[in-house]
Amino acid sequence: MRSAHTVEQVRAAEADLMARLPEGTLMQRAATGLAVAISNFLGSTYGARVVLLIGSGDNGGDALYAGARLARRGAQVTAILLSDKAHQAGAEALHAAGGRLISPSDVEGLIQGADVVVDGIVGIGGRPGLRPDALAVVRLAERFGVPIVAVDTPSGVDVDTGETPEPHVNAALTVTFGTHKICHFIDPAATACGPVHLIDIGLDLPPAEVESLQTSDIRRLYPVPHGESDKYSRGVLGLMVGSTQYPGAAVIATSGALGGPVGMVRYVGPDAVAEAVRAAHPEIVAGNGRVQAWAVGSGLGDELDIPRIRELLDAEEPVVLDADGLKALDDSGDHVDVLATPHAGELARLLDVDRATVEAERLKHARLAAERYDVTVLLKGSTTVIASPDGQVRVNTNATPWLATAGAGDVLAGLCGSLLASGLTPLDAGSVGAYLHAAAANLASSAGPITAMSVAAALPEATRYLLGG
Ligand SMILES: NC(=O)C1=CN([C@@H]2O[C@H](COP(=O)(O)OP(=O)(O)OC[C@H]3O[C@@H](n4cnc5c(N)ncnc54)[C@H](OP(=O)(O)O)[C@@H]3O)[C@@H](O)[C@H]2O)[C@@H](O)CC1
Ligand SMILES: Nc1ncnc2c1ncn2[C@@H]1O[C@H](COP(=O)(O)OP(=O)(O)O)[C@@H](O)[C@H]1O
Ligand SMILES: [K+]
Repeated sequence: MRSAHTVEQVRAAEADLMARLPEGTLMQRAATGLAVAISNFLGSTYGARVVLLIGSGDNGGDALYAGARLARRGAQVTAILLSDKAHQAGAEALHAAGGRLISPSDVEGLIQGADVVVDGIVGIGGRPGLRPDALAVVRLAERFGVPIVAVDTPSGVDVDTGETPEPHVNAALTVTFGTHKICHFIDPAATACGPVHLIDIGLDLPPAEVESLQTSDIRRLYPVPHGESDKYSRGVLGLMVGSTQYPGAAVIATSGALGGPVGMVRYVGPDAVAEAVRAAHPEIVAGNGRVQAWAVGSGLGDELDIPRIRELLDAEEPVVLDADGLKALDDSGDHVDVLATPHAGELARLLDVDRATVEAERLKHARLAAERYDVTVLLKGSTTVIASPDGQVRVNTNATPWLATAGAGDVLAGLCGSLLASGLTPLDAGSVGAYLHAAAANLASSAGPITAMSVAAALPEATRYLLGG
């Protein structure tokens, strides 16, 4: 599991550790890791032209000490001081190592000739946005295509929410310390981080605010059948998806479900659609029967039957509620065994806000809906946020943008239903489902176009690979 902590949690853990270590130890650990990461990023340090952007706090201190290390290994290091309060000991160390310290005027040529710009403007002490001097230098780096390595966080993003209401750095690499911060996991800030490299500095941290599953978690959580399993004990999923208007949704969601761990899939819907599903997937059983979970809502269109869906929501079996089915959700019931899977537009309707607001503040709105409707919310998009009504949050950041293709959401609904029917909780089903969905998309895509059906078809192989088979 990768963990992201809040600034407050990081500060508390830092204070606790600093009280037990000689002064400056943590910054030296951070700066050493940062210097190695920049060196690896550059490929070769000797003669490399490194420009440091230095703000008023310890984030700049990290950059200055790392710069001193790079200067001692032959890099030409120049620090642009964006504040007259720059970290003094760090500035002295850089000077002693042969680096230059300058003010932010007349730096166009310097930036143009740089191999890398290091963003030590602000880290966890920063407020969103960039001040004019910083913004001007960052824009120069963008104009000349010079890659930026961000220290701890890309300056200007909102560290605790992943929101980017103001101008910010877009990094080619972010080097962070101790633990991930929320901005590393949640878009739009996550995209501004680029790949994130974590340096261990020995912090002792409390449970994380936001988590992100890794392969080892998939192995731990995936319901693998054993010798005594049969198709019923593996779980039976009922699918109430697709319509005569959108028969494809039924076929696609069924593909997603069959690519998951479930032992059997029952399809409930119009005869003509059931025929289409059976033609594509002879394994399915058409008609009602006992199930361990339902996946409901994808592609129901005009044939949406809200009272019928409400019956399912009130019944004992857990439910994945997708697309049109989300219209059946009301905020009066106890729905803790429901996994709702809206995209930003659908979540916006549930919360009566506009889509852009949800996209800009994803964590906040996923949490808000989980609380208001008492469901686990899986908010789809470039990073997928899964928020449970008890306040737990997981994020999936693995997906390729090629996954933004019609029907991909139907695959996810079927897959999550399959995981739910196999006994996972809504939070586990949503987070394992999002991870496998992304893994299958990456496998099917290899950096090229994909269809929803090709994502579903890649699920077994992606799962086999992740389970170590
Ligand atoms: N915690 C840890 O475990 C470790 C932390 N470490 C490092 O310390 C970093 C945190 O350092 P920090 O606390 O000194 O804050 P930091 O981010 O440098 O900002 C400071 C000042 O910037 C200003 N400012 C605010 N917003 C701004 C803006 N938009 N644009 C421009 N300026 C802005 C504001 O001051 P003002 O100018 O308003 O007086 C604010 O007080 C952390 O990210 C990591 O790199 C590691 O060394 C070791 C382990
Ligand atoms: N930019 C993106 N990068 C990665 N994944 C994305 C991106 N945009 C959308 N996705 C994923 O693609 C799927 C689209 O689902 P959805 O919006 O329901 O589409 P549809 O209704 O056509 O099936 C979701 O799993 C979502 O997380
Ligand atoms: K930074």
